[in-house]
Order: sequence, then C-alpha cells, then structure tokens
Amino acid sequence: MDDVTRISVTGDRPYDVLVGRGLFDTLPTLVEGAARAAVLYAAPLKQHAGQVADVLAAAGLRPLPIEVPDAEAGKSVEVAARCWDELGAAGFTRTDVVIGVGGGAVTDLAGFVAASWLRGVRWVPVSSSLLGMVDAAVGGKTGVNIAAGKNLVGAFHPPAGVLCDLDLLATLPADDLLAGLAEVVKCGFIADPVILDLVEGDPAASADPAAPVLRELVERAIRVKTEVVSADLRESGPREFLNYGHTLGHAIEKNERFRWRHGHAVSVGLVYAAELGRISGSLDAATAARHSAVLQLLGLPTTYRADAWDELLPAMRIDKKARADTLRFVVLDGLAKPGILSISDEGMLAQAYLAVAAA
Ligand SMILES: NC(=O)c1ccc[n+]([C@@H]2O[C@H](COP(=O)([O-])OP(=O)(O)OC[C@H]3O[C@@H](n4cnc5c(N)ncnc54)[C@H](O)[C@@H]3O)[C@@H](O)[C@H]2O)c1
Ligand SMILES: O=C(O)C(=O)C[C@@H](O)[C@H](O)[C@H](O)COP(=O)(O)O
Ligand SMILES: [Zn+2]
Repeated sequence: MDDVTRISVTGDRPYDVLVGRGLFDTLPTLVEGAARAAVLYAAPLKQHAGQVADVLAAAGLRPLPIEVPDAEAGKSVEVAARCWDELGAAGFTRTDVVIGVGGGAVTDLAGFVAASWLRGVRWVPVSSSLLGMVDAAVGGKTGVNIAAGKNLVGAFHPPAGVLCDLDLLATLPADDLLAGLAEVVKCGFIADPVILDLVEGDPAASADPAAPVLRELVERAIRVKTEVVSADLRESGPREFLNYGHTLGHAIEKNERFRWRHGHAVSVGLVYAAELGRISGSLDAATAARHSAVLQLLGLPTTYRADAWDELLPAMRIDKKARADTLRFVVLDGLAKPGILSISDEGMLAQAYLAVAAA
C-alpha cells in the first residue's frame, strides 16, 4: 500500500474515506465481528469482487458473492428483493456486512440492501468509478430508482468506511471517467474553485487516471462532500447544495429511462442551474458562462433535446428539494456561494431551458 489519504466524516456516525492504491487489505479491519459478507458487484467488476471475497475469506469471513445487473439496471426494487432473498437464505444476522464493489449504481444498491436488511446492517463501498469515489460512496445516501424517478426509494445509512482504490480507475471507460468529472466540477462551483482552476489548467490530465492532478481532484471533491455531510447527514440544510445541477439532471435521467449516465445528465443540469442563477439576478454572466466552458473543455454534454421541456418540467416536480407545488433549486450567488431559490414562475424555468436546448 503506498501513501494513503484518510479523510474523516464526523458527526453521530463517523467513518473514514481512504484514498490510495492497493487498499483491499484494509477491508477486514472495517468489518470486525462479522461472520458473513455479501459482496455485491456487476459483471465488469467480477475479478475485483473475487479479490475482495478472497481477502475477506483469508480474514475468516464467509463471503457471499451476489452478481447484479450492471449500472442503473441493477438499481431497482426487484434486484434489491433478490439480494434480500439471498441474505435470508444465507442466514445473515445483524453482525454480518454488505460490501458493494463497483460504481455508484452498485454501491447505492448495496447501501440500500444494508439499510433495509434487519433494519440496518454495516456496509462498505469499495468504489470503482470516479463518480463513486468523489460522491456516491461518501455520505450515506442509499437507494434505488422507480419508474416515477431517480432515487425515490432509499435511506440515509452511513457506511462503516469507504475504500477509494485509485488502481481500479485504470479499467474505467473514458466516458464514465468524464461522468465523474461532472460531479467534481460541481464541487468546484459550490465550494472549491481551485478544482475549476486545475481542470481548466490541464483538462487532459484531469481525465487521466494516472495523473497526479486527478488524485488531487478526487481528494478535493471528497473533502467538499465530507465537510457537508459531516454537518448535515439528513439534508435538512446545507446538504441540499450537493444537489446543484440535479433537479434537471434527474429529470433527464428519468426521461432517458435511466440509460444516460448520471454524470452526463448532471452536466447539462449544471448549465441549466447556472442560467437560472443568472436570469434570477443572483449570478454574474461570466461565472454562469464558465459552467458550459469548463464542462465542454472536458467533453461533457451541455445540451439536451429542445422538444423535451414538456416532459422535463413535470419530472422536475418530484425532486426531493421540492415542497408541495414549489420547486426549489440550488443556485449560486457567486462562485462557491450556493443558496436556494424557490421558483413557481414556469416562464422563468422555460426561459432558462433555452440555454441548454439543443438546436
Ligand atoms: N449516493 C450518493 O450520494 C450518490 C451520489 C452521486 C451519484 N450517485 C449515483 O451513482 C450512480 C452513478 O455512478 P457511476 O457513474 O459510477 O455509474 P455506474 O455505477 O453505472 O458505473 C458506470 C459503468 O462503469 C462500470 N465500471 C465502474 N467501475 C469500473 C471499473 N473500475 N472498471 C471498469 N468498469 C467500471 C460500471 O460497471 C458501469 O458499467 C447513479 O445511480 C447516481 O444516482 C449516488
Ligand atoms: O449526497 C448528496 O446529498 C447529493 O445530492 C449528491 C448527488 O450528487 C447525488 O447524485 C445524490 O444521489 C442525489 O440525491 P437525491 O437525494 O437528489 O436523489
Ligand atoms: Zn449526483
């Protein structure tokens, strides 16, 4: 194991996020007292899941590998129910653990299975995608999608620890690395503008898993997230800021029947949220324009179908930040100054959509 960075989440249920290489051997220390470990994974991570199972077996645990459908196809109530059946058949008790080896979809599922099994058992995400490392694996939001929308069924259930093994990024498809950079850029706009300077300074290195700048971006984004969730696990205040760009982003994902990558949808959503900030008078034009500029520099999408607005508006209404008939958006009052804007004026919402509507 080379140099490991330990970033702590504090609060009622503290744990550490480890960033480094060759981290699997640390897993047994996170699951002490467990006799069995369910290892959830999707096909692309089969080999790594096997290595995780071997490490657990060597430490005296009985691994129970469970393969689930890849990406969003695995993030469903039906797949969760199959996992519960497998835990039941194996006699999982409250001292046993669930491990998720994969990107954000698998770790969201694994966390939800752990949150719901016997009303909550320990779990550990072994995060394999950039998006998972900088966002999904950290903070304890777990859940699945349903036809009505994204992550509508879930629970806050913090993990026992998080492993972000940078070696795993070597096999991550380039497009999925980009998806993760959308959430990194989000962190740049809401809290840490140095992230934006780094990406703009060297966009190619920012998307290269072997480049030191990527590790710096990973650690900076994790620190943004850990600071927020340490203060507000259940999203009763500042945690809403982590949802910047997600109101439209989740509506696009629903409209695409979850076939778009989350990070790509968030990329379009960030440009939309910046425009809402600009036209509502809170954000200066230059900072708003910086959103599409930095995302395009990376090759992320910043537009969506012009004719989709009539489907997107109702989909946005089921956003978790909405209250009754009022939509609430995260907007910036300036760089790294997020706030909440309640909007009931559909005209303003439609006007902002012009900034992302594809020609
Ligand atoms: N819980 C949270 O706080 C939170 C935060 C952000 C996003 N999310 C959720 O995370 C999900 C998106 O995560 P994602 O971008 O990782 O997508 P994903 O989990 O669907 O993974 C994308 C693809 O990359 C593959 N993959 C992952 N790691 C790999 C590796 N090392 N080598 C080869 N292939 C690999 C996966 O198998 C999949 O095909 C969404 O469901 C989103 O809602 C949750
Ligand atoms: O951790 C959070 O809080 C976030 O909002 C981070 C988001 O990037 C993430 O996509 C999250 O899953 C969205 O949560 P949701 O509550 O809007 O489903
Ligand atoms: Zn997200």
